Amino acid sequence: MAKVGIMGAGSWGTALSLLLHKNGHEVTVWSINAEEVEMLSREREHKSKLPGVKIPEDMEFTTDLEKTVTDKDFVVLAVPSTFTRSTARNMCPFIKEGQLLVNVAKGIEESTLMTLSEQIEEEIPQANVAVLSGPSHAEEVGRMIPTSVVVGAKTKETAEYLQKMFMNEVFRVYTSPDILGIELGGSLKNVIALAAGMADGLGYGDNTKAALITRGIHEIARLGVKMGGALESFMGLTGIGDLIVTCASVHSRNRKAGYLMGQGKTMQEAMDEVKMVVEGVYSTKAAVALGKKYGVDLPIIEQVNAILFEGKNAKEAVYDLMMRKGKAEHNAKPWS
Ligand SMILES: NC(=O)C1=CN([C@@H]2O[C@H](COP(=O)(O)OP(=O)(O)OC[C@H]3O[C@@H](n4cnc5c(N)ncnc54)[C@H](OP(=O)(O)O)[C@@H]3O)[C@@H](O)[C@H]2O)C=CC1
Ligand SMILES: O=C(CO)COP(=O)(O)O
Repeated sequence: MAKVGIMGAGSWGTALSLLLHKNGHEVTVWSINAEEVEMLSREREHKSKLPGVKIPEDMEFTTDLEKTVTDKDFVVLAVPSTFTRSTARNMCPFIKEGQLLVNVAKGIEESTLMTLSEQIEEEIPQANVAVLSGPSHAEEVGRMIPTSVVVGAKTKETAEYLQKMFMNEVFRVYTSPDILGIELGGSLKNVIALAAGMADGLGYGDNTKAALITRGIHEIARLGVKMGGALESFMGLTGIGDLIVTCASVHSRNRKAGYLMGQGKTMQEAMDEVKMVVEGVYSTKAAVALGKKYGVDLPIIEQVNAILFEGKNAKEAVYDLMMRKGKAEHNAKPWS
């Protein structure tokens, strides 16, 4: 049995707490929101985010950050990406040398273009930072629906330790040394999922969605490999796997926000209606900047950026994508 601290009592933090509790670990969950802590402690259900899923009585919820991270075998960071840096900064004084932290949020910092693990390492240099990612909607993990993810860590030993901690008959965990590839796949797929949602909102069909997913993973992999990620990560659970689930699932916040924008809502109206974090909105500008920095063409991501931040009409963006100059699908095989 391990002692685990979970930072964040949103959908994902709560679902992972339930999973780790099911595995026999002692779980303490922190939220910045005292009302949320009080509600979860009293009602033993996250009615707005994981309705119908019972929370065990011995799972502790608290606003006490020090208590949540002190003397823990590992600490899970499950706050939205825009709060990862500030949360890590607040945690730093209580984190001992070599403390294992597992980031499960998905995003890239707009101002620095840093991944979340890089930000955590900058704020808590003494920590040993790992990541967990893959196609894993909280609504399904909370209901113990079979799910597969990947843990990325600096050493095989750490990755296999975390694999053992999280894995059970409904949660299969693979290991990988490719932390960068895992994090890029997880954050960039949210931008493509916004586009897939917009296509749905415009009333387009399965053909459009399949094209966005397929050409979307090309974009993600082109950039990710140039940055140093492994192609296999983009072709695996943390790349194409997560992209498929986010573009297709009724649970996806990014797809839903995109859908609402495709139907004519503004970005802010869509985010307000979704109510939970829409990470793709924050990662889009960073993705465009990374494309420029690494000299990689990102046509779908650039169109999403134009819709979100330049007032471009979604239908016009699809037209512009369709009418780009004709090209070869790939250059893997030369003409004979
Ligand atoms: N939901 C999912 O299925 C999955 C989510 N993820 C990732 O996990 C991360 C968290 O997502 P999710 O749990 O869905 O998000 P939610 O929107 O469900 O929850 C976000 C939580 O963060 C809290 N919060 C608000 N402000 C701050 C702050 N300043 N500091 C710390 N916490 C704050 C919110 O509190 P309040 O209620 O007061 O606003 C809320 O509890 C995201 O990066 C997401 O991409 C990854 C895989 C699956
Ligand atoms: O990353 C996720 C599933 O793996 C969650 O995606 P959304 O944030 O779009 O719901």
